[in-house]
Order: sequence, then structure tokens, then C-alpha cells
Amino acid sequence: MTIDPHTFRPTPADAATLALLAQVDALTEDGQLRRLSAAFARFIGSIGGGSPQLALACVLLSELEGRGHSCLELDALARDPAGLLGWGEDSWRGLREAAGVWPKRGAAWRTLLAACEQVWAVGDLDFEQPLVLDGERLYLRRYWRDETLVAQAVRGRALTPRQPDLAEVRRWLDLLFEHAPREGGPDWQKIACAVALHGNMAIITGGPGTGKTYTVARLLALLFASAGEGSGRLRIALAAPTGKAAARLKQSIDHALDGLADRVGPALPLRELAARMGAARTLHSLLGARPGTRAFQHHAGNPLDVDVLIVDEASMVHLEMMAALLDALPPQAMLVLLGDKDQLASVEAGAVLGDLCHEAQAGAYSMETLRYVQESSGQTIPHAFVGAGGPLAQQTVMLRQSRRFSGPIGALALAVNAGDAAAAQDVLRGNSDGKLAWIAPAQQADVLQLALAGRADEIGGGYRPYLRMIQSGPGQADESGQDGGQDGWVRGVLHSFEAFRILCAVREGEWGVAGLNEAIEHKLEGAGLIRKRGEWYVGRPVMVTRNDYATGVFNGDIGLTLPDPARPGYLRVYFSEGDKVRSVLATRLRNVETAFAMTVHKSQGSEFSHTVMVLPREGGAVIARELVYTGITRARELFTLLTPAPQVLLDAIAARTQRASGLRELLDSPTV
Ligand SMILES: Nc1ncnc2c1ncn2[C@@H]1O[C@H](COP(=O)(O)OP(=O)(O)OP(=O)(O)O)[C@@H](O)[C@H]1O
Repeated sequence: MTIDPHTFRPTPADAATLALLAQVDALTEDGQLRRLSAAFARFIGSIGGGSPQLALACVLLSELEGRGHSCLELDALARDPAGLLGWGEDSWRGLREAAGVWPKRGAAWRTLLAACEQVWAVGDLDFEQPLVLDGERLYLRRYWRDETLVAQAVRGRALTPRQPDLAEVRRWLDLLFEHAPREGGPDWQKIACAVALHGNMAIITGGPGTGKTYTVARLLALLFASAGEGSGRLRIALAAPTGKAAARLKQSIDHALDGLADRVGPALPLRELAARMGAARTLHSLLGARPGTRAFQHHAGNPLDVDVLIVDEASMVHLEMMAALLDALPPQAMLVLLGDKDQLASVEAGAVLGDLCHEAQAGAYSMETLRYVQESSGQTIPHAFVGAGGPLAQQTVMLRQSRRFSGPIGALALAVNAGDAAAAQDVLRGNSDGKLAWIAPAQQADVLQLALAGRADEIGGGYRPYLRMIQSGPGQADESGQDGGQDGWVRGVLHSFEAFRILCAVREGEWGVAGLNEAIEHKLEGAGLIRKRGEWYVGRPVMVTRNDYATGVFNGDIGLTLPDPARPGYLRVYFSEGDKVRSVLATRLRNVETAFAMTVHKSQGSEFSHTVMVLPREGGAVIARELVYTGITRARELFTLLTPAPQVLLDAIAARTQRASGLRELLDSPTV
């Protein structure tokens, strides 16, 4: 439902509700609430009887939706409404007084809301009311529908048994996984492949470098092998939430299959089969996004033409997209989700992968799963991982050892993920052979110096190398000593830019994306590395902020501005997509922002040799453990952390982002 807050006029409501809405308006003017929330409360009041409690519940529901929650939990509403918004009692008092009667228990709120004609209590007669009450959760209908669809589809898929030939699976797994894990214990990668073959849905989760792509490449080989004569007809689709992640997935899978081809020999023409798979696509393009609408070309009535769908970076997939994806996937197709459950959830509402993986750490495997895994892979799941998990837990495997992400950066990520601020501090202060640096308390000048030239002890750090390469122009030898002409030069510049990035936790202020981009531009201009002439200039890195079907660029794509070789005086923006480079005339790009500094959120799915993360001077609800963990895990070789106020880091590590959602409960409910 779309409401224009400027044109919407409510019908008259009772005096108490009007008094409450006046308070809401004042807080909106103050910038504490978004405009949409008051408009939504008025809209709900206009289509049925109103009450100040209902209006306030609507304001909160809308605010929480804007912060990524899919519902309002009535228990929390009764207990600590101010806490829901991260407000102190003072800011909240006015609203609370205006609301009048304030039920002290979730159940009482349920009774109050269930009596409203705008609310459908699940189980009652449904009149398509805009609000839905499911147990003690209040939803916008759209999110309730999406959550229910996801839970039903996921349970159904996980429960759909496949009956692979166990001896054959075992034979192939032994061939595909040559070495036992160095650290001993079960080979979780092998287990993941076996488990995936057991149902129509599997999740492989793990931190960076734990081998998710390595494993899924072997799973594909196994699927080709199991298809026998029909292997050439197996329709496999690869997808990811962003173009960049999709390109990376395809590249890694091709590389892994190529490496496997010789090992499996002529028994399986892996190179040929891989070549037939086609490119990886963004989820938007796979589902057939239609500009200007939320609907997709593919849905239950027009399902995707696939047998196996692999989705990488699944932590970035929001609730609505996951529901659309599951709706469009034919029931007999296999879905494999890959992702790191501990990363930041999607920008939009939902924390789907986190919810789906809530038992991944513990395992919670049944004895039946243990037996199946033993027979199909020869692997013994230790008893510590036995439990009473639901059907999806049986189809989920967490990879636990990182091959490329060890050392001090890995130790820091582990400490942060475990919420252990003291251990994180020890790692940051300890001897890390220069891999880690912690600048605290930091000044903005520290960030600017890093942007210019990296750390003092670093050769060729910061943004200087790529800007110098631009200044040298094509025709010069690249890093490898080869002259690649215009194309080679563009690739070289893009590659060099990818080596370094500054990530921020917030958008606004001195320590946010906006303030830092401006200051960095100034610094680079002062050093003679860029020449700003208006908005567009040579060397400007940009991030696309909105999908644009006309130019084929999508939200989150990052490009570099370079001279147009065909038209002197014109600029083009070059985007790298795996092995390919695309370019668009700069003036055709409408929704972009400078990207020397970008948010941690937008950096998901990317890695940089040297990642610099900047925390702001003041914490807040968004500066939590998942954000810090996601920032650290973007670093391949060096990680530098800047904190103007070190306490913000410690508070962030202690805080978890909990998004309200009913998905976990629904997943475990046999009646869904
Ligand atoms: N069992 C293994 N034996 C040997 N090498 C492995 C194994 N598992 C993974 N690797 C190697 O470790 C590296 C990381 O693996 P991979 O890229 O699959 O991890 P990932 O979990 O997909 O990482 P990311 O989340 O960063 O994309 C790769 O070079 C891969 O070839």
C-alpha cells in the first residue's frame, strides 16, 4: 500500500487519537519518526474505528518496518515500548500519556487489537484487513503473507525426500573430496553435499573462506554424475542478490569445476557441462523484475525453468525477495542457499538467512540424519551436534573451518562474533604482524591519510595507485608488465581500485559516508590526484543507488569514471562483472553517489585486500556486532579499524541486532 503523506487526508477521529497524532507529528517534525508512520496510522484510522492505542501500534509497526523488522511483538510493546525505538523514557513519555490506557501484557494488547476492524486475527473470518495478528505479533499483511509463504515453502522442500543411490553418492564423494580435513573431525563439506541430496532444499552456511563455493561446485559435479545420461539436460541456475556477487559466484564455480575436470576424467565431461550452465544472474533478473512494480514475471503460475537453483550471498536476500523466489521455484526443483548467517541482514525487512539458520551452530541433527550421512558420505557427525531440530535443520550444514581467513583478522572476526569484547581488544592490541591496525581515538585526518596512501608502512596503499594509473593513461605497462591497450588499462585500473576501500557504519556526519567522501575528494584533489570539475570527474568511483533497467545498472553496482576513448571530453563509467567490463556514459547515470567511502551494508559480497572500517563517535541501534563482523570479514590481507571513541566498538560487540520476525517459530510449527 502506498500512501502519499502530503496528499492523504484522514477522516475525523476521536479527540484522544487526534491528540496522540499531534504528538506523533511533533516528533516527526523533530526528525525522530518518519513521515510515513503518521500517515499510515491516519490511514488505518480512516478505514475503521480508531483508538489512540491502535494509532500508536501502527506508528510503531511502521517505524520498525523501516528498521528491518517484519512485525511488532506485543510482549515487547507491553513491556518496553520506548526500547523498541531505542528511545529513553523522556522522549517516549508524551506519547505514552497521550495513548491513555496502556495494557501491561502482550495478551491484553492482543485482545485490544483483535477487536479492531482493521485487524485480522489469524483463524477468524478474513476480510483482507491491512493488519494481521498472528499469535502475539502484529504484521502488515504483506509481511505476514511473505513469512508464511517462506516458512511453508521451506518446510515443504526440506521434507520432500530424495532417494539418492547411497553407494554411488559415497563413491563420488570420495573422489571429489580428496583430502580429509587437516584439523581432524568430520568433513563438513562432504556432509553438506550428502545432506543437499537428501531433500529439495539445503543451506550451506559458514564464514568467509570456509569453502561454500568449493563445496557447491562439488555438489554440482555430484548432481551431474547422479543425472547419468540426463546430465546434459539438467537445468542449473546460479544467482545472487547483486551483479557483482553473481559474477563472483560464476567465476569461482567455473574455476572449481575446471580444477575438478581432470580429477573426474572422462567419466563426467565437467567442462562441457559447466559451459552449458550459463551466466549467474541477479535475483531480480532471474525472476524477471518488471520496472515500476513489485511483481515479477516468474511466480507460482509461471515458474522458473530450472532443476537446481544455487543462490549465493543469501544473507542479503530480504523477506519479500525470498518469498518471491520460493513462489517462483517449481516444487520439484532443488534450492541451495549459500551464505554467512552471522553477517548483517538485508537492508530491507527480514533476517531470513539468520532465521533459517537458527539451529546451524548447534546442528540439532536427528539420528536418522546421522545414519543417512554415515551411509552416504562415510562421515560421522559427533554426538554434540545431535538434537531435536526441525526438517530444515536436517538440511542445513555449517562449515566450520576457514581456509583463507585465519590469522589475526580471522581471530578478530571470531571474537567479535562471539560477543567477546575483551578478546577482540586483545587481538587488536596484540602483535598481528601488521595485518591489523587499530587507531583509537582516531581523527578524521587519519582516515584521509589512509585514503591517500594507506598505512605508513604500506607500499602502494590507499587510492593513490589507481589514480596514478589513470593519470598515466593507456599504453603504459600494467602491474604485470604487459601493455594491454585501452581494455587492459581499464581492467588494470578497476582491479587496482578494488584493492582498497573505506567502510562506514553510518551515512551522515563527519564519520559517515557523506562527510568522508567529501573530505576524501578534497584530500585527493589537494594531492593532485583528481581534478573535480562539477559532479563528474576522471577517477570518480560511484555506487548505483537504484536499479535502472534502461542502462542495465543495479543498486549496489560500483563503477569508475574514465575518459571515453571514442569521444574526447566525455566520461564513461566502467563496471567490472567477473571477467567482463561494461561501460555507460556518465551523464546517463541518474542515481549514483561517490564511493571512496561506502557503508558496511553495501560492501556485503565484496572483499578488498586492505579494508578500513570507520566507526562513528556515538553508537546506536545500528552499530552492533553483525555490522562490525561484516566489516572485518571484507578484509583479505589488511584490516584497519578507526574509532574516534573506542567505547563505541566495545558497545557494538556487546550488542546484537535482533530483528522481530515470526519465521523461526513458523518454521518449527508442524501446522504451517
Ligand atoms: N577442502 C578444501 N581443500 C582445499 N582447498 C579448499 C577446501 N575448501 C576450500 N578450499 C579453498 O579455500 C578457498 C576459499 O574457499 P571458497 O571460496 O569456496 O570459500 P567461501 O566460503 O565460498 O568464501 P566466501 O564466503 O568468501 O565467498 C578457496 O581457494 C578454495 O579453493
